[in-house]
Amino acid sequence: MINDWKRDGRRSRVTEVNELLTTAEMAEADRLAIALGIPGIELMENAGRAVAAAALPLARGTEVLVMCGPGNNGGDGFVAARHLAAAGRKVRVMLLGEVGRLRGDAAVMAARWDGDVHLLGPDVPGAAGVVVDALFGAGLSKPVDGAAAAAIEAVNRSGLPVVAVDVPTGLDGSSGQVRGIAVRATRTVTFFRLKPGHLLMPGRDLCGEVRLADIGIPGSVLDDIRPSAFANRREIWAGRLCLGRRDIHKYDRGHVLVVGGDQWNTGAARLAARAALRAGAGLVTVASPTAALPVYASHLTSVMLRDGEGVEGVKAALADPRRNAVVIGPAAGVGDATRDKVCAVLAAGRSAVLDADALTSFEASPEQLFGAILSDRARPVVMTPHEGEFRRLFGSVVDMDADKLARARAAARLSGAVVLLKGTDTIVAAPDGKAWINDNAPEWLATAGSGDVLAGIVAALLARGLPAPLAAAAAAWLHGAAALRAGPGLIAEDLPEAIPSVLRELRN
Ligand SMILES: NC(=O)C1=CN([C@@H]2O[C@H](COP(=O)(O)OP(=O)(O)OC[C@H]3O[C@@H](n4cnc5c(N)ncnc54)[C@H](OP(=O)(O)O)[C@@H]3O)[C@@H](O)[C@H]2O)[C@@H](O)CC1
Ligand SMILES: [K+]
Repeated sequence: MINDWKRDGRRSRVTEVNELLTTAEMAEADRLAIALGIPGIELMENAGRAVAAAALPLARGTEVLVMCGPGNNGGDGFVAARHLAAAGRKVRVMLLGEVGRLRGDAAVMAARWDGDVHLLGPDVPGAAGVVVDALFGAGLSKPVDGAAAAAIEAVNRSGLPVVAVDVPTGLDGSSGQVRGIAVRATRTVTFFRLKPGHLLMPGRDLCGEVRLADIGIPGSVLDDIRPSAFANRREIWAGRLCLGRRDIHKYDRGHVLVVGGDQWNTGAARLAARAALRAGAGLVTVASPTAALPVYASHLTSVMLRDGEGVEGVKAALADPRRNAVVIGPAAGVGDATRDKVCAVLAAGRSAVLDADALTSFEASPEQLFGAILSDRARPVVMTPHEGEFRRLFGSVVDMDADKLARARAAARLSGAVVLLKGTDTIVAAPDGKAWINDNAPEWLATAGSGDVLAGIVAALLARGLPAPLAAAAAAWLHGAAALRAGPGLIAEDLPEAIPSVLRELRN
């Protein structure tokens, strides 16, 4: 859970705190701030003070163990130790390495600590009741091993509350991946802006509650850094949903066409269609194979129905130019027929959401799909794979060992589509490299049909004219928020019905 979002008084854009900085970008922010005349020692003092403030309430009447590393993360630890001691807490500082080897600001802060400094060894956590983890932060350069790894293992085993400085040691702030072993923190205090690793899994789980502290770095440094990753927050796209406008006709809100499956597989398209209506599409039509028409007809009310037999039927359904966004893939069937229909949809120039079987059908020929998408870059396309579908479509062209953010970005760049890679940490990646990380999905959202609903929401927002990356980001968030509303025990049918109350809250 993210809280304590602090606004930087010097800039007023609400989206600014959504920016996520890689560890390299954060080092650059540090460098630029110092170049602007803000002493590094002041930044470190502010950082360490914020850490102490986060640890204080956890350390009532117990000793605090501060584990310091050899770099500036350790420097923050020495500052925190000083403030905790000044607040009357018993503090034990353990250092990985020798004090004499510390350099720069960390050496200055170590000198300002007037207590003992013990060598980090096997007696961790000793008598401590709470631990401050200041071993490694943004400077993690290799897998954690040796004395640091042993200390982390002992702390994790102890079950003691841990306050991590910047990131839990062992967590790569840029990728969210563990290098060797990582601290499991109760609370993580980070500075200026979050990093992708605070939101990506498993990093998010290791951080516990994340607090963001303003340490005096001016927001203007971001003009030079130009971050390309963002936390998916409502401020980014809520203004584009036009929830307060009165002058809107149903045709202004777009017309979604859902390409439906056969008579034995109608549920997925019905879920997508219903979600598209609930998410604000003006009209929604399901185009179905002829034999399935009676099945759909017996289940649909406000959603319209028309014949969409074979590729010709889909083409005919696309002849009406008001049908401006298409969902294809949910329960469509894997094979030539679906491939042909996808190509017809893309050739028609409509906004398209490609999901499930529309993706898997191109497993053996991903370049055919990418070529069709790239032939018209002006036409918005969103792909919504889960990990399995992603692997099938992109496994031969994207480095599957890379972290999730990097994989989604590579897929978007290669395919020309916005890629919404589903999961607890859903990523929305645009072909230009920008990416949004979503973090509001509860675990009960992983249920049959949930992806069909998401595809319908994306299509509704495309139909309403949102740019594809924002449509995908907003849809991921609405989907998670609807699941939170519906609560545990959720089935996919509940999701569309929960959307109105989410929209009502956004409108207010
Ligand atoms: N940026 C900002 O605005 C501000 C940043 N601040 C703080 O600075 C932190 C970044 O500091 P940092 O760059 O000194 O890196 P840090 O994480 O201390 O580690 C570097 C040291 O650890 C070593 N080392 C690394 N991995 C290792 C391993 N697996 N096993 C063994 N050794 C390993 C590494 O060795 P080397 O790679 O050089 O061989 C080097 O000696 C940041 O997280 C935040 O807390 C704040 O003070 C306020 C302003
Ligand atoms: K740390």
